[in-house]
Amino acid sequence: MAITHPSFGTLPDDRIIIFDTTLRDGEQSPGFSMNLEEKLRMAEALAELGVDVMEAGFPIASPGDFESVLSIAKHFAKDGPVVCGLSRTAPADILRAAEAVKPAARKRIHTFVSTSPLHMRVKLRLEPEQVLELVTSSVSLARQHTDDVEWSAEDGTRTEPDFLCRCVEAAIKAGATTINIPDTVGYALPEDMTRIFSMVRERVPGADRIILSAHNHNDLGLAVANTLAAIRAGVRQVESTINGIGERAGNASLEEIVMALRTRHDAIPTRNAIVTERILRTSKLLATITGFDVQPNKAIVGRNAFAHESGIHQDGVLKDKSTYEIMTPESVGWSDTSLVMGKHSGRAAFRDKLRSMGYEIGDNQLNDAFRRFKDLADRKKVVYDEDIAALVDDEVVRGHDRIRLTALTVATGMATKPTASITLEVDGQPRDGVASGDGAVDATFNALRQAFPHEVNLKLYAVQSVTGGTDAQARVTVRLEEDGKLVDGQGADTDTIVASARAYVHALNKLLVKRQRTEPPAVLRA
Ligand SMILES: CC(=O)SCCNC(=O)CCNC(=O)[C@H](O)C(C)(C)COP(=O)(O)OP(=O)(O)OC[C@H]1O[C@@H](n2cnc3c(N)ncnc32)[C@H](O)[C@@H]1OP(=O)(O)O
Ligand SMILES: CC(C)C(=O)C(=O)O
Repeated sequence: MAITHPSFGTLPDDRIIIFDTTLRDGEQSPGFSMNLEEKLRMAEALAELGVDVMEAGFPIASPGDFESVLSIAKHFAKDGPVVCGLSRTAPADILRAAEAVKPAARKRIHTFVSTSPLHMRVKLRLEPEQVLELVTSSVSLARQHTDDVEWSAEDGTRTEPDFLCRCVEAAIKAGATTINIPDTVGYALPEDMTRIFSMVRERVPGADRIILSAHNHNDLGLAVANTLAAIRAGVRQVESTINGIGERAGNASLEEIVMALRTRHDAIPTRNAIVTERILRTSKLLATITGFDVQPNKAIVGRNAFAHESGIHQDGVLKDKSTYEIMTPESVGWSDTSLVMGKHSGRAAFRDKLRSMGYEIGDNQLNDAFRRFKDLADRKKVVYDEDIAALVDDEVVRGHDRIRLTALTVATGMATKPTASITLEVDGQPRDGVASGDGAVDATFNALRQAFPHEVNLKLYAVQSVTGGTDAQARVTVRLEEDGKLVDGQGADTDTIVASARAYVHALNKLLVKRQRTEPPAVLRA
């Protein structure tokens, strides 16, 4: 039956709403927190990808989270996806979420409470009847601030069926327009999805007038399978994240759900608004921002997802790609050929290449990225799309940096104490530092501390290779800690030491932004 929804109007029967929670549940992955600029960049990418609803954060969680949701809501003040803020049942939570999403053209408050016996008894220390009252009061209050209200039964899949139906009924009566039944701990099997959603549709009055939603976690590796089962059982909204990031083992991965729906349209005939060709670049942007690459064998976006290594497969693919490819690489944003650009390429080709990869960047960023591309092409035999993506993302995340790395020289060898000399530009002023250390990276970081004196703890230093080969670009992640505040920085370069310095400087810039949020300094703290 066609559903009329305050944000979407009358929804065709086969239309699936894609709800993205990369910026909220995704950000709950340890080490994945993003700052305001990164969240805004990601929000723009998600809108371009075509998500219907963007859960931008949990506004009561911190001033930073509130500010991020508010900024994203302002960004989509004229049009764009529905901007959603999460809240518990407390009025203060709901009012904070309402304030944060208010500027958005289309806004949603998502309020939740646990309904399983275990969570109610141990975590909330409430009786079921008290929880039921909270369902009604929270949804009613949220409805005073927007017509688009989602209610979630946390730990819904471990909830006693009769009680679940009573809660859903109360939420609908109070005005919820979307009802989400999450598999919070990733415990369910596909047949549980069928049972639970069929039951709610059959037993709860009004369930045919609202959107049912699934939100599955991946503790048993079943999140996507469960989501597809939920759709077959009548769910019209699916909650997911880019690269499947999220609490513990993560959430259902958006790209896997969308491509399963597209590839198996014969079995699950539905539609959605995702521009699948933008999937890869959105995935890569998230990896650059968070510093966590997806594993090579990750479906759709992993480096090996369309790579054929063995002879029999290669023979088949050369004869006809469909022998071993169930979707085309181009349909999710991979280029047909991975070797594309070299040192003889010009700016026009570079801009064209970026466009074909889905990048729209300003002239200044393009010029900076082009300079780095030329430099890279001089040093590297083959420049792959992945190299260009790493380089451009690196440039984009550096947009507002106060500290810039302008020069670095390192002397090292078996019989020499490694020494680094570095030049930074801090708020436009040059600063130099020279230091030695236990190895080239240590010397570089010491020189950096001399050029820009500061005291922080280095919590993580990790190097990954963007592509294969000894001339591959290194992508370095550096995690710094200051007064309990953690920041991650990323840097990419063919030279691991330069990539390390870039990553450290990136992290320092993020730290300066964090400091500004918690204290009122105009001066850099040494
Ligand atoms: C399944 C999910 O993903 S839910 C979202 C999870 N995400 C997060 O928790 C990230 C953001 N969280 C935070 O920043 C903090 O936990 C805050 C700001 C929300 C709360 O911080 P604190 O006030 O210090 O509480 P704390 O985190 O220690 O405990 C959570 C409290 O919320 C209560 N609570 C949990 N869920 C709900 C709910 N839906 N409605 C009302 N209260 C709830 C708990 O019972 C507990 O209350 P208690 O302190 O009276 O025992
Ligand atoms: C808040 C809800 C939707 C959640 O994240 C979960 O239950 O996993």
